[in-house]
Amino acid sequence: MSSVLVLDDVHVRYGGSHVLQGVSFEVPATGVTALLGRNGVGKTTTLKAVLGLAPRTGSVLLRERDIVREPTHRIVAGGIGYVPEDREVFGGLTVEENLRLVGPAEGADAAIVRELFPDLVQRRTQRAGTLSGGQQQMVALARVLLRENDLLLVDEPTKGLAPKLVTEVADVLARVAESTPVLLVEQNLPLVRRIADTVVVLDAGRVVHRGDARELVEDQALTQELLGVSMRREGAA
Ligand SMILES: Nc1ncnc2c1ncn2[C@@H]1O[C@H](COP(=O)(O)OP(=O)(O)OP(=O)(O)O)[C@@H](O)[C@H]1O
Repeated sequence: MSSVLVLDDVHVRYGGSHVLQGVSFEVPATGVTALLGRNGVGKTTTLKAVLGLAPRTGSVLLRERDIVREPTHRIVAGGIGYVPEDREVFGGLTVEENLRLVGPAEGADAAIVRELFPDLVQRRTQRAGTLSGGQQQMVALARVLLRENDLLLVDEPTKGLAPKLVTEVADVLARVAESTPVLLVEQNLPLVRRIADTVVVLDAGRVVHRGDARELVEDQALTQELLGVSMRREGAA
């Protein structure tokens, strides 16, 4: 299977702290790849290393082009969309204004927004700061989808959301992944089981497991060993 992204021996150091210690994995050109691991193992740092937001060495190939020396703006313009963990919507701007910052011509009228986010179209004049966490997550996702992307990096999109909204965000991601591969940092194992095809597990700055998402999530002993959690304790998505 072809890969959209290939990391080879990627290291990140912050001062004396060696956060990524030779991370190597591939993201298939289709579907959702979930990046898993306990808190603080380097998942967000891995996304930032891909984007040039963390000081990295090694090789990062996007569609076979090495981007490790490119600045972030060029990497993003070159086809990587990023939805950071804290969503970063502009609370003082309306939904429409948030969207038009990226897609000035269309905003909430874009076909992709009307198709995947009808609720946002209804709320286009509402200030983003008054939306729920789940709705803000939808704005952050919609905004990144207003551009053509070869790959999306999405960091813990369901963190802090009520179960119903977790399901809604998962459904949107599954729809998005039908056309654009997604590298997803996610702690919710039932959700990973539902929408991810491939998993990569980090521990202490290294990849400790790669494989099929369902196989991992359904193996209680392995999820316990690698993540310190298993499906039963997490509940259903
Ligand atoms: N800018 C920074 N300067 C120094 N250390 C950092 C910086 N960013 C992250 N770290 C450290 O790197 C390690 C990995 O952090 P990272 O956020 O990548 O982990 P994570 O796996 O995404 O965790 P979480 O699930 O808690 O978000 C942590 O020990 C963190 O404190």
